[in-house]
Amino acid sequence: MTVKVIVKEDYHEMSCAAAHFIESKIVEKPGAVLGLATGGTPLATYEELVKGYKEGKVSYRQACTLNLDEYVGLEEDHPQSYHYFMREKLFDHIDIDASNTHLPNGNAENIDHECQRYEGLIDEIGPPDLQVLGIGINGHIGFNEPGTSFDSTTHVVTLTESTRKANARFFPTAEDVPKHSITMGIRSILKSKQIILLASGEDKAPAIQRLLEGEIDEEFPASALKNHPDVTLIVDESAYQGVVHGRSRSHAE
Ligand SMILES: O=P(O)(O)OC[C@H]1O[C@](O)(CO)[C@@H](O)[C@@H]1O
Repeated sequence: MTVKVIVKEDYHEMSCAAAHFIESKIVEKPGAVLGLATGGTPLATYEELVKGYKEGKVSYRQACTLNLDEYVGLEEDHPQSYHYFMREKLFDHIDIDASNTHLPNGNAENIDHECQRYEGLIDEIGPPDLQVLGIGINGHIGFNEPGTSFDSTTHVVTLTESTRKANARFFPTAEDVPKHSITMGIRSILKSKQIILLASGEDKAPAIQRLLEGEIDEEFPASALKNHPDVTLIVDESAYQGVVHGRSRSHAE
């Protein structure tokens, strides 16, 4: 299946395009289920959503959200937890009902049961009408590291050193980055009806090139997206710079 690609000039334009995509989904279906991601990439997208909400463009009163992942062992109120991130960056600033926002509980007593509960929730209230994804420099989506089975559902992962290093910027010291997280699996992610993957900056260029030009391979988790019927990459010029063949196609906007 062909992955659609929208190339924007810079991070700001990419974020506006992503926010527009999400807002259009909510306008089309006010009770939509949104699959949401954390990390640095969607930050300005969430800012744009908050702005759009404050301008009265959309209401999230009927919407539901399902986040991709959460660190194991951090309290919900820990400033680096994804629960906290989502409240601080988005949920506290729009009219979504807090009880309609869902993330895995990284502090559950029985983590395996929590994984099963969360996968059940995806099936019960989902699957997402629209899933937002970022991509790691090694091609991870959610916290699905290279080598993760494409058949995986919500599970616990041991984070690779490269991912812990990449995420150390959000923690006081690199040592503070948790070693495990709960993440939707690849199969869980592919249940979504529509997916947008955002990428910005030259660090992501090799991953975007490999995604568009490489093989489908469990060693590169994002390549599983090629098995999905409705995926759109929204990238900026610097993340797209490595793509050679795409230049002659008409998929850049
Ligand atoms: O957007 P960033 O911060 O580059 O992160 C990319 C990806 O890595 C993660 O933060 C996990 O390490 C994902 O949540 C995210 O999609």
